[in-house]
Amino acid sequence: MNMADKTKREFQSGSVKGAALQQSVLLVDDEPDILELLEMTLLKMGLVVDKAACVQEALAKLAANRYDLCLTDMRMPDGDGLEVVKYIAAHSLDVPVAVITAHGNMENAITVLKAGAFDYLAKPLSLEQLRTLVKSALSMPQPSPSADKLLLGNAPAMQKVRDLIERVARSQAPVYISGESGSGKELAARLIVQSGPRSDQPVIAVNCGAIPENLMESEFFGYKKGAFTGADKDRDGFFQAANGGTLFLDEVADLPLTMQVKLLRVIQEKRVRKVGSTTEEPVDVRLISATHKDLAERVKSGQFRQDLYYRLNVIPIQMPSLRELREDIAQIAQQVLNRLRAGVPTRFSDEALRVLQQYDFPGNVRELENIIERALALCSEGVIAAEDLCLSPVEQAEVGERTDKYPLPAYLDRVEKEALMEALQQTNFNRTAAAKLIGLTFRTMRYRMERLGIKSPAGADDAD
Ligand SMILES: Nc1ncnc2c1ncn2[C@@H]1O[C@H](COP(=O)(O)OP(=O)(O)OP(=O)(O)O)[C@@H](O)[C@H]1O
Repeated sequence: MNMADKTKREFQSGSVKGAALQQSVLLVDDEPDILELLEMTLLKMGLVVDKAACVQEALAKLAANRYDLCLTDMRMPDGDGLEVVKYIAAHSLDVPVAVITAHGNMENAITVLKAGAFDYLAKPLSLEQLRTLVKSALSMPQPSPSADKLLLGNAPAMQKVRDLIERVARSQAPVYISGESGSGKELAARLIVQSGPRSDQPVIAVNCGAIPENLMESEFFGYKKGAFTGADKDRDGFFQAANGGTLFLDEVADLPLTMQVKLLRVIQEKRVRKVGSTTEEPVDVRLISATHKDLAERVKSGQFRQDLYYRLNVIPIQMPSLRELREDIAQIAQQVLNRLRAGVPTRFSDEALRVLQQYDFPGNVRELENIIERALALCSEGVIAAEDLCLSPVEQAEVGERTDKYPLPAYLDRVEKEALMEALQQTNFNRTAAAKLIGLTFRTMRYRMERLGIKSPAGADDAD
């Protein structure tokens, strides 16, 4: 971009000071409300925003200025977002472009990806997904999802959890956190670490379900040079990396039995042996484990070793589901809203609060956060109405009537996650090979992994 263009855009966006370092985004949408919501979100991320209300205006701006990212709606009065994508590709502009598509329109999504868009966002928009997409496109650092968060809820069940967290933070005993998906297990684990003496030491969080079985031992314990083909230097595992600090074993129920035996030995002896090594090294690691599965049941059915279960479950913490905190739902919802809408007063209508209080929240606080983010994109005049929550009668149905296909976005995420995990496991977490296997570009693959919270194990065979 030449300096004149840059200065012009900086003035337009009203942010001259320090703007030379800011990255710029072109938003294309004919809906003023959506445009404003997107703009506010991006401005809060410290980006410079330029807007176009139709395809022609977008093409003119792309011709005149240089942007770091373009985000376009699909349907506009004078054409569609595909033309913007094609224009960028045809003129070899180095601008990653993403498209906002109508909910459920997979055909559109595929067409725009084929035309060169690096990703798409489906309506109703999730601002969290938008932020992840933007950060991924602009290579901005991703904050930890639970940073600066408090455990909300005042019902006795949550008070008990808070008391326990405070007490166990000072101890070094292993903590086992159980509870449904989205009920705050990882958040509780982080709070335990933050309030304890190891708060300035490393915390290594491991998703036990995401590591291919054949890589597990070397991932956890490290390996010596020459231990196997490709081991060209000594490498530490999770235990060594967490030494002096904390190891958070998420989805611990997914550890295969062979690994359970090895883990038990390390916990008992406080020593690890790298793969290919003849000697052991001492490790001092505090263990926190969690799963949404019923671990006691797995012990009964022989899928989880009882001795390891006892070792991990020294201090059990049971996270209550949001249904058990029904009396707190209104307050938690308002607190989540305040956090998402920092500084902009927004409230729920009485009817919206009533709907929320009656809803079952199979996805717990995570689902509540998503519902509110979506409602924010739809609401007007600072009030979230019941319709903005988009809780269809199906979603409000009795637990027994719900199928696992509702709500649809969560179901689609699960299907996508399973497909990605399968491809990643087949390729030893080589993202390039996995992307090829399922027909995505590397960039899209990386973004989707980020969005769905899939992390590559540290030693994965990545050919980036
Ligand atoms: N009581 C709570 N107060 C505030 N935020 C919460 C609470 N419970 C969950 N959250 C938020 O909900 C989201 C999901 O929480 P978290 O990742 O801790 O859940 P989890 O139980 O570990 O889920 P999973 O089993 O799917 O891994 C996070 O954004 C978290 O901050």
